[in-house]
Amino acid sequence: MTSTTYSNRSIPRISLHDFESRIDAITTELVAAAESDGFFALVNHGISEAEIEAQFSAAERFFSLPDDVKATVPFSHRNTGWEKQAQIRPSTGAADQKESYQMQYGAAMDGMWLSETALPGFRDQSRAFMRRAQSVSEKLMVCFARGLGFPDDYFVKAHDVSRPSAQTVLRLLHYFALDPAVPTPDGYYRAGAHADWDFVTLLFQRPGQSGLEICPGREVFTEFGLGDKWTKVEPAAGEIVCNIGDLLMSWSDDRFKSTFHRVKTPTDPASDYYGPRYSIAYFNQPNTDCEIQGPLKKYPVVTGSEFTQAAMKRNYDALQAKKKELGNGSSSTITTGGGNLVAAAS
Ligand SMILES: O=C(O)CCC(=O)C(=O)O
Ligand SMILES: [Fe+2]
Repeated sequence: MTSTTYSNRSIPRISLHDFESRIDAITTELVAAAESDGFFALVNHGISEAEIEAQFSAAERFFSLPDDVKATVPFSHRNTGWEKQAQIRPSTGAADQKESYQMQYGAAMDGMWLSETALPGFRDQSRAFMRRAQSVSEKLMVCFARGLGFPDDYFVKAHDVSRPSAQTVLRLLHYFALDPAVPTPDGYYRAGAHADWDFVTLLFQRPGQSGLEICPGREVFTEFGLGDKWTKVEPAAGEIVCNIGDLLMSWSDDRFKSTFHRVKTPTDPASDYYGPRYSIAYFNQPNTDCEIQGPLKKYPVVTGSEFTQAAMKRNYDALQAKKKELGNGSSSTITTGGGNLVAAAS
């Protein structure tokens, strides 16, 4: 395996305390972070450590169920449900070694919850957590709207989770523990490098369960283009790591950066984390019928559903190109892109 080059930078920590009275200062900080690395950590955001840990406990309860039970709520084209080792990233051409379960607000969850008998309290817990993540997201949306010269409620209205056209996703993730005494096989990836294609992602991590790395330096949202210099983002108790997704990069005419990131595959017992990793991502997705165009009109107007389709196609095409490069011409039935699993035309 090739070794990794690291840079010593760190991402900004931004406090949301006294949000209403400090909104101008917070907006300045958020915009600066969005324009540079596209990643920042939120503190004093209003979600307590206990609330975050309660959702991690729910995730652990879900993932510890037998696979045949989880397989009764399988991942589908509606972008909800459970998958295991099924997300192939265009950057690697190999499936991430993890399992994940995605939830949404609307009809895409019909039939996708496990029963109360199988998992008591899980649905209520997860729905309540989604609301908490939504309220933090909406604060970011107001600031980004101000930063781009839109009305305050412009992005909030385009991500209205009370409407049936909502596509926002809460994703629970579980990366499997590896044995440090056994060399990690070539082609083993926890989460291959990718950019998310949502508006902004909120990522919750558990202290000690390291692995997230970012690679700033992307110029236009329509291109991939991986660098090779990585920055570690260590989990800290109570912090929410946020990253700009391709949607906001496009909506800001490429001013705000959607940055590549990955979960490092442990290969060095002296420095890497081999234990299980649980993480929780909240992907702010646009309503299918909203209209997307930046203030400078760099890109043509598209709807929320057109944007998603185009993102899927870009990832699908990149995956096919990667497979060709790897000499594996067969196409997979599930391919994925950005932060979200999506089913691609196969
Ligand atoms: O598990 C993580 O920390 C990263 C997950 C991620 O980047 C994604 O699902 O898009
Ligand atoms: Fe991601």
